[in-house]
Formats: sequence, C-alpha cells, structure tokens
Amino acid sequence: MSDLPGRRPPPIPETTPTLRDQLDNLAHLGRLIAQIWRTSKGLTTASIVLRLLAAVQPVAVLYAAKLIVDEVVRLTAITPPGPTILDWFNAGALNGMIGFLALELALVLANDLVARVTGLVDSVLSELHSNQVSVELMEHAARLDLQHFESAEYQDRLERARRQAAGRNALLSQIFGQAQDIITVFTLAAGLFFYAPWLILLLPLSFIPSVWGEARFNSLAYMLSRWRTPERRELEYLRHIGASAETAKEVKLFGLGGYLVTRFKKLAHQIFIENRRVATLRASWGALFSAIASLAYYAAYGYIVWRTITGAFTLGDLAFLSGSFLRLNGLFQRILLGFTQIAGQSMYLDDLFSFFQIEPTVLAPADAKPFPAPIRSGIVFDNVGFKYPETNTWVVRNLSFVLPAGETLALVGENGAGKTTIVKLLTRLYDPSEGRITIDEVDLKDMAPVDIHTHVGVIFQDFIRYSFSARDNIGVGRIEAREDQTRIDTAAEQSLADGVIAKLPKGYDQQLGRLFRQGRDLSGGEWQKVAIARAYMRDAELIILDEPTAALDAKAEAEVFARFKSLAAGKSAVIISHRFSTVRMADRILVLDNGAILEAGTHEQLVALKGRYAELFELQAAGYR
Ligand SMILES: Nc1ncnc2c1ncn2[C@@H]1O[C@H](COP(=O)(O)OP(=O)(O)OP(=O)(O)O)[C@@H](O)[C@H]1O
Repeated sequence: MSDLPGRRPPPIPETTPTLRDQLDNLAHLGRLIAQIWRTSKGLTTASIVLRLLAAVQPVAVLYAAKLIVDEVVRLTAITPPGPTILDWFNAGALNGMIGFLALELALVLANDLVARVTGLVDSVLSELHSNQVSVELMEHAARLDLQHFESAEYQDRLERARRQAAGRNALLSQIFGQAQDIITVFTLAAGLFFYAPWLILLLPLSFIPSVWGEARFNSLAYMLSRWRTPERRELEYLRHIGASAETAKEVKLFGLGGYLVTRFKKLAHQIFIENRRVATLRASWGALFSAIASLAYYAAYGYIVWRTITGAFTLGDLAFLSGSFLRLNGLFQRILLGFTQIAGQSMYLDDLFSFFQIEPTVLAPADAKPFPAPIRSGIVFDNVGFKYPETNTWVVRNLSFVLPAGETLALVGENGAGKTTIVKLLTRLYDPSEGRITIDEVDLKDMAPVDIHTHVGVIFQDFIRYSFSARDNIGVGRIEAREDQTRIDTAAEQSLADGVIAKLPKGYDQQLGRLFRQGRDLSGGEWQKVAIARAYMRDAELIILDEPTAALDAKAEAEVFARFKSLAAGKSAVIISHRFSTVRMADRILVLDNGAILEAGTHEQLVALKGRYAELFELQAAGYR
C-alpha cells in the first residue's frame, strides 16, 4: 500500500492547534453568522426571539415549583375546612394552589410550543443556509483557475470545503442554543446568588476538567480528519470506481471487484483504528470528568439539605435551589463544552472559508484589451516556456511559431509531447511561465480570460458527456443561445450530430447518458459528434479540436474534417490528432518532441524532409497497405 497517492507517514499528528489558532478560528464564526443573516434575516430574527423566550423559562418553572411546594407546606399546617376537596375549594383555600399549578402548566405548554417552533425555524434556516453555502461554493469554484482543479492540494481543500457545506448545519443551532443557555445561566445564577452566593464557587470544579478534555479531543479529531483528507478522497474514489456505471464494464472484465474491496477495506480500517482510539480516549476521560461534576453537585446538595433541616431554607427553597443548582451545573458544562465544540467546529469552518480565500491567478487586467475579432494577422508564440505549478519540469520550452489568420495548424507528437498544454496556454487556462503569446500583437495576458473563451471554440479529448438532453448537450456550447434551435440545428449539421439525434426516440429532447431514468447512452463516436457541435455553437475566431475524433470511424472523420475545413475557412484553427489522414489536411503542421518543435511545414514539405514526420507517416500508411 506504500504506493498509494497522497499517503502521509505519521498517522496521528504531533502538534495540535494552539489556543491562539483556536481563537483565530473563532473569528470565522462572525463570517458564519453574517452568512446565516444573509440567508434569511426574518428567520434569523425569529430564531433569536424564540430563544430569548425559551431562555427565561427554566427559572420561571423552578420558581413556580417552589411556590407550589411552599403552598403545600402551608396548606398542610392549616385546619382543614372540611373532609372533601369541595369543602377546600368552596372555602377558597385552594385558590393560591390552583393559580400556581395553572402557571406552571402554562409555562410548560408555552415552552413546548416555543421549542417546536424553534426547531422548525432552525431546520428551515439550516437548509436554506446549506443551499446558500453550496451556491457560494459553486460560484467561487467557477472563478478559480484550472490549476486549482488540477492540483491535489486544492482538491483536498475543495473536498474539505464541500464537506463543510453540507456538514455544519448543526453549528447554527449550536451557536444560538449557546446564547440561549448563557441567558438561562444568568437568570438561574441570580436566584442562586440571592440564597447562597458561595455555592456558585463550587460550579467551576465540575466543568473545568471537562472543558480541558473536550478542547483537546476536538483538536485531535480535527487534525486527524484534516490529515486524512487525501485518504478519504481515495476512499471516495475507490467507492466510486467500485460501484459506478462508467467503470462497471472494465471492473467486471478485469475482475477488479475483489481487489478494489480489499484496497478499500485496508484503508478504511486504518482510519477506523485511529478514530476509535480518539473516541475511546474521549469517552474514558469524559466519564472521569462527569464523575467529578457529580461530586460537586452532591456536595452542594448536601449543604442545601442541611440548611433546610436546620430551618434556614423552606422546602420550596430546597426544591428551587437544588433544581437551580442541578440545571446550572448541567448548563455550565453544556456552555463550556459548547464553546469548545464551537471552537472545534470553527476549525472546520476554516476549511470552508479558506477555500473562499483562494483567489484566481489568471486574471483580467484592469484595462483589458478586447479580443481581436476578426483575427487579422495571426497568433504568435514567442519563446514560450511553461512549467505546471508545483513542478520543476519544463513541459514546453523556447517555443516559437506563428499561426497566420485563417490557417489550420496541426500539432503532432508522441504522448506527453505537450500538445494539450499548448492548447491550455492558447486558451489562457494557464499563463506561460516565460515568453508571450499574442493575437494580432495583443498579449493574451492583456485580455480578459472570459473574452478569450468567448472567441474560442474548443473541444478537448476528455470532453464532458453531460447527462442532459441532446439539445442541452449542444446548447451548453453557447449557454445563452441554448434555446436557439436554428443555431443548434446548424451546429449539429456541421458536426454530423444531426444524424445521431435523428435516431433518438425523443430527438433533441432525449435525455442522454445512463445517470437518469430514460437516459440513452451514445457510442463513443456519437458522443464526439455531439461534443464537436458545441464548438460550432460559438462565434469562434479560433477553433481548437484536441483529438476529439479519435472514436469516429474513418468515413465520419473524413467527413467531419471536410466540413471543418470549409467552416474554418477564414477562421484560424488548431487540430490535434494522431491520424495522419486528418493531419495532412492542415495548412501547416508542427511536429513536437518534448515540448519543443522538431519539424514544421506542410504535409508535402515534411514528407520530403524525410525526418520524424515522414517516418511516422510511413509507419501509419504501411498499416493500411
Ligand atoms: N496538470 C498537470 N500538472 C503537471 N503536469 C502535467 C499536467 N498536465 C500535463 N502534465 C504533464 O505535461 C506533459 C505534457 O502533457 P500534454 O497533456 O500537454 O501532452 P500531449 O502531447 O497532449 O499528450 P497526449 O498525446 O497523450 O494527449 C506530460 O508529461 C504530462 O505529464
């Protein structure tokens, strides 16, 4: 298992965050509350008001109970007005008692109602908030660079942020619940302080150890979960390839099921062992600390009982004080644990908000120049060099070539020669590490990426097979024109997708892919025709096809390219293909080797040169003879 990607050697982190880190993390709570407020001001206000009502309820109920007990004691001491309850009632002796009972009943009923409405408001608010976070997450992800998605570290961060988007709902109730408990503590403590001030001193004894323990275990659990993000992603990945429609064919035929399960089990077991260790430690220490808390409570209880026996307190006082103390003890613990839990949760919030802090680096300059449409002179690569972020290898270096306006350029080269990378640079998905790329003398870096993307139609070899309708699969090529049927028809005709769609039972309305019911899967070549139609949806000045025809049959490919050539007339185009029947149609061919240009020229020139191109062409041609 040492070959697994993203494996990190120490299973449990040595260092846990300092108090300062935890306090810094608490700052995220402000952002969270602002986010909740943004989600719904009305519901947030309702939740706060309801909790204020609930906060004063416990002291009121305890006080009503004290009044009842004292009234019972008083009534047992008076001369009975008669043998039946009616005699008592008619004499008015029960008036006080009935009032107190009615008060307590009203308080309890009101409390139940408030608790239910609060639960309702919180659950609605939570769901809205969770949706809001997901939307903000998707919006932010859409702003990020391709490099962020191609880097393992960012994927980890994205994964952690995504988990937070769905998993922090309880935090909302917890924060508001915390505020409610604090108010309750103040009301209860005021009563307790009135009778026996020094009892309050006993309380810290019960909660300090627990707080310390909780803080420590929260940090440990968080560090563990953070540390294990790559493994969790791997588990997710294994689960996905082990049980998904796309992979089922290969997994079955290669008999990979057992292997995947074993690999999953082994990894899941390691994580399970670590989590169990932390959970066991937490449970053992927790048991000890709550025993200390109970001791403190019974010490106070004993004192109050003694004072009642000696007549200093009434029986009602005893009920009130012991009830208050019990609740206070519980509340103190809950609040302090709540704080550490919230602090613990806010560490996870850091994952969410730090994802929002990642800023795109491929930016539009302040005074962006417009994309030159139409392109008049051409595209120039001027001594371009590029390394992927966090790597030290030059994928392309000293690359200089010209793509004159209106011409078709083919890129040829072995796997890994850098062809797709050149397309990524040309579309400003990445900026070159050195040198520059210009279109009609305007540096790509001086244009806004969105403007570039609007004028370029590109289909990559790993294009997406959207589980959308056939219409939307083409429409996404120009999302604002997805209802424009004429445009979609034309694009489909140009890419030969029209034939594919004509065969579908529901035509353009046919759901494609296997993900949803009534979805219809297409063959590899059919998907490609649909994908190529997307490139034709754009008003592109530059069309790039990065090996999208690999799955087309020879006849279809020849036809696609014949149309491509006529369409690309007057437009600039780049094609990447391993098929020389396609490549030879280009006006100019660049043969790449290790990110550098080995040969350049027309098909005829390159064949005459008798170099690498001629050799590869011969090799492929021989295969057909
Ligand atoms: N996101 C990335 N991060 C780091 N290295 C990368 C990344 N993408 C590609 N590379 C590396 O850059 C080199 C060039 O890759 P590129 O995809 O441009 O090759 P290609 O010529 O298009 O290959 P193919 O014909 O197989 O599609 C490869 O060695 C590859 O490993």
